[in-house]
Amino acid sequence: MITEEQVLAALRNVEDPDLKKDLVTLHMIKDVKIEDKTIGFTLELTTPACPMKDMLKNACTNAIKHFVAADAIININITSKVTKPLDTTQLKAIKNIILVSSGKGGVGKSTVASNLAVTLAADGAKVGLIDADIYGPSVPIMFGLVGAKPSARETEDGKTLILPIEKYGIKLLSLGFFADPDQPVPWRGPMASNAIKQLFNDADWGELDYLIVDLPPGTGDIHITISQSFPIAGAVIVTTPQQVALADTRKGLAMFKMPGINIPVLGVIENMSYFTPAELPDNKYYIFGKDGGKELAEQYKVPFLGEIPLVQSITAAGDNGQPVSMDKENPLAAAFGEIAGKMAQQISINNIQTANC
Ligand SMILES: Nc1ncnc2c1ncn2[C@@H]1O[C@H](COP(=O)(O)OP(=O)(O)OP(=O)(O)O)[C@@H](O)[C@H]1O
Repeated sequence: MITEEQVLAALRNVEDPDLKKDLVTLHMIKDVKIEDKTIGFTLELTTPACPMKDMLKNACTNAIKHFVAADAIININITSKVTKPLDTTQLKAIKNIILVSSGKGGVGKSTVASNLAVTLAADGAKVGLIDADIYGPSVPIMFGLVGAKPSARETEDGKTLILPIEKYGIKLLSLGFFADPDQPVPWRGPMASNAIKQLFNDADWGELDYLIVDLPPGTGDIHITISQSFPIAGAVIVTTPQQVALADTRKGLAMFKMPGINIPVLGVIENMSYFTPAELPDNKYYIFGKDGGKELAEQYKVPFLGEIPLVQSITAAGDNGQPVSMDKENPLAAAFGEIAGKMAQQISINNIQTANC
């Protein structure tokens, strides 16, 4: 007769390679049910985007077969409960705020932010996206929402809350929803900072696992306002491989590490890394240089999250209001899937490490 204790003892041999503890100690094993030789339990991961799902599932199966019964029938149900940083006095229902930044304009920051949001939502996470790009909010275009205006609702205590617009399962707010699309002057100074704070504080986000923030390019007031006003899980930095972009990316990285800001850098994403012509799908042409983003990440001892090729379908999809990863057949969906997984994994590692301090 197999007992729950035997199953848990076997699973104590399975370690989460990132969190460096066994699954039982990490409280990731739930609802163990045993009926004769059939063993069922739930494996609760720290993110639905976990890249190690299959690996952990296999390791659990092997451990039970090895330590408990070689002929056991094992049914593992995988769920997730997204972790959050400890400091969440404000915005309690938002678990992780992720900043997407770039040292330079035009490197594909908004494209990356939108596709990460779509990918995490497709994995089953509750996702919000704030477009805080004061110079040219592009989320309305990328989600087919040009001219859209969010509505508002009154709370019981008389406060007015903005209702984010929901598209493709993501809750969205953009500075672009509050300005004339042809407005020639970008949002300025304190007005911009106040407007951004309102997008966080005065909106009805409900519960979110991840709130992705598309920052303006460079380093400026908005970065400081957001970093100092809200608990941030981490920042990702988007760069292209050219030396000019990498030089600005260094400044962006250095800003997040400054003592007054001190935000964990979740990693570097290199966009437009290489070009692959449609007629030669196996050829990669590194037209702007190779491995610049990877080397930069190594130099600053932050993770390298991945490369995204230069592909025309990205622009076409973005301009048509459907981020490219919505099309699961497009190879870019896999590229963004891998990057989103690594990013979510990094957040889980940071959150668990702080919880253990
Ligand atoms: N990998 C890619 N392949 C092809 N085109 C791309 C790629 N990434 C982004 N683009 C295109 O480059 C343009 C700029 O991208 P995007 O708006 O995402 O950049 P950004 O860094 O957010 O710019 P900004 O500084 O204006 O905020 C868009 O037309 C987008 O479709």
